[in-house]
Amino acid sequence: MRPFRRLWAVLGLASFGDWLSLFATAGFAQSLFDDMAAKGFAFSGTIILRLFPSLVFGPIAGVFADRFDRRKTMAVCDLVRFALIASVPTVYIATGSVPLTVTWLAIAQICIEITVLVWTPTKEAAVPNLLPPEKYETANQLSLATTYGIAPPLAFGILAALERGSAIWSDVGIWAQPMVIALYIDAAMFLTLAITVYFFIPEISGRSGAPRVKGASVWSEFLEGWRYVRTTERVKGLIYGMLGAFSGAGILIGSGTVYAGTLGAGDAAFYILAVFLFLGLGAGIAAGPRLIGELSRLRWFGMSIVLAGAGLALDAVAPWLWVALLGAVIIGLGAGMAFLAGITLLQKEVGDEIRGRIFGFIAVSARVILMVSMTIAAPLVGWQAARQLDLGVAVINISMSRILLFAAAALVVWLGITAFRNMDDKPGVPVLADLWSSLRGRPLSAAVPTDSKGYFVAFEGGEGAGKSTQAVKLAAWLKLRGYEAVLTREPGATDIGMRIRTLLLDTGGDSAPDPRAEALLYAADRAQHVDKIIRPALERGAVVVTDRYIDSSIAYQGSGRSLGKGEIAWVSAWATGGLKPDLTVLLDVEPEDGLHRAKAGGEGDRLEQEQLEFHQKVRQTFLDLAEAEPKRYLVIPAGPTVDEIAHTVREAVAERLDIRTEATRTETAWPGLDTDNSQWNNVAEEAGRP
Ligand SMILES: Nc1ncnc2c1ncn2[C@@H]1O[C@H](COP(=O)(O)OP(=O)(O)OP(=O)(O)O)[C@@H](O)[C@H]1O
Ligand SMILES: Cc1cn([C@H]2C[C@H](O)[C@@H](COP(=O)(O)O)O2)c(=O)[nH]c1=O
Repeated sequence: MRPFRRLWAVLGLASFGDWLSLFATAGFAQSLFDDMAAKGFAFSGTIILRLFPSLVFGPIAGVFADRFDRRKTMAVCDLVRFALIASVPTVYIATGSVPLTVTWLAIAQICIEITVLVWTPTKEAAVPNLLPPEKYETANQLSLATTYGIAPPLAFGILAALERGSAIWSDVGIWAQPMVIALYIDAAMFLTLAITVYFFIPEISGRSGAPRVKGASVWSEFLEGWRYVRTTERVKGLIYGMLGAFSGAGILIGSGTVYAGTLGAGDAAFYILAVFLFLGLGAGIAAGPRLIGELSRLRWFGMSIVLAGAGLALDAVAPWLWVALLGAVIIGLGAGMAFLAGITLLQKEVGDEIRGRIFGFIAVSARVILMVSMTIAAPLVGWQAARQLDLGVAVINISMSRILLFAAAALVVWLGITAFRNMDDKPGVPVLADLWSSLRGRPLSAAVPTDSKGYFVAFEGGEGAGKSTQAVKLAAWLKLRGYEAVLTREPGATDIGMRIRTLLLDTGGDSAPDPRAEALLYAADRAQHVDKIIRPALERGAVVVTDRYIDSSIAYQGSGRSLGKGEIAWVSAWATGGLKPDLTVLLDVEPEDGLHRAKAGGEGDRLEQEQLEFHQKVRQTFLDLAEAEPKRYLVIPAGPTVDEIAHTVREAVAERLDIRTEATRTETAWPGLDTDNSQWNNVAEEAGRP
């Protein structure tokens, strides 16, 4: 951790130095001219010059990070920056020539940017080697906060202080001009960085990936980086997502000033929007991970991009400034979280030997996409006169800038969804339920992959509803139709389950389990049941018929015992690895009638002895579960006879089996039908056994 702390200090100083050098050189260039227009041109020209090297040199800059010793590469880059930054004011002081100084400044700017292009991916590639993977996210939070939250205000603060202070020492000489001093301070800082990196963080030299192939050309290494991006699905998804977010940002910046005008909130609107955007960005980076807790980072990445797109869409239609500000915060939140998640995932996914090229590729593509989308958006915004849409409550000015924002929103949402689909590590787990559970501290677990060729039917209902009777009948009928039918039940289908059943349902003694213990015992029985009986049977292609499953826990423990339906559903989903029945047959009976049937004059087990009110809550919960998912449930009221109900169940199962499953027809022996022979014979006759 100590090397990382040093690297983090280096990173903080370097980003401070970068901001300072960018604005000090621009300010210095400006100070060389008296004419206002020339001043403006000098300032923006100096900044624009910085963008060109990305296009030419950017694509291969990352190769350096993978090719050479990273510590030496960083130290050399820092030394070069020291020399270049110090040379700019020195040339002016030594020659006093404005044309010469401007020419040298332009050359120096390009060279400085080249060193930044090499330094940045080198640093990004080095960080994962100094930390355990579980610390990457926090480290990225720290470095992003330093780069965008602490370094810029500090740099601007120093520049402002020097400008103000120069009034006191203005007559001392050229060397005491504020921007000259700023450039010398900046140069000194890069010298310090070079020394620190070279002598005090030797760990940066360490490598963890496969050794580099000696003799490979820069070009072939560059192409290898490209191939890696194209052929590695997750990395491709990450990069597309991040670049999509940058294109949205470019369109937002390019159309920002004109868009701000459509809000009718004065000239300051653009700057206020920018402030809110950055506030959202900071909040997303600082608080995002804590907010989403254990949510899958792969899912979080795609969701964050979609959130940023939603913010853009909101801005596109915002009729008032406050709505637009809300949109800006949402864009910032989404972009900040996507950026953090994206970088952290890339550090984990990409091997050390190629990491520099990948980060170099992202840095360059981001710049290019930002520039291209800004350049396209800027002239387009003024293309057509604005029209007005009167909504009654508000009038929206539909300008080209809003249309562009909407197009950007659509693009970003699409890329977010595509990235989500390509990278989802919890297929089958509902997205919103997973997000909601994660916000509450309990992400849903990914379903355990089951190669199910079979079909899974569960019978549910209150006491005495007729579940056991119907389960036996269905299993026997299926068997006679040639299916391998596995008849099973909860609790107590396995050896461990039988022991748990005794603990749960025995009425003797005063050792009844506490409600939470009871819930966990049912979950434990179910985990064993699924693992030992249900899942293997489904994988063989059998039809599994179970007498009770998850819904019983939700109804009895979640509702009857008031432990919370959501909590119990979550525990059960975890215990079963997310395995749900294909069909749940709910036999609905009035609790009084069912209990009467079940007890058959006896005392009944521990749960059957509960109050009527308990059983009424249980019944209602079963009905609610069925209502929420009508396609997966068949609800049969208690009225009809045993045979009539059996007929309805068979019809439903037959229809679904033919259409939806590959359940195999076999002539194997009856597997574990634990019922008496008379019942079996009756069913066999009914089923038309030859
Ligand atoms: N449709 C029906 N009409 C009348 N009696 C029925 C009907 N279905 C089942 N029974 C009878 O009700 C009693 C309980 O049936 P069964 O054991 O199948 O119910 P269950 O839902 O499995 O009960 P438990 O929840 O106690 O396990 C049995 O005596 C059975 O014969
Ligand atoms: C699976 C399951 C069951 N129960 C209760 C419901 C019944 O009272 C008994 C099981 O008895 P049965 O005669 O075998 O139906 O256990 C429960 O409370 N929670 C559950 O998850």
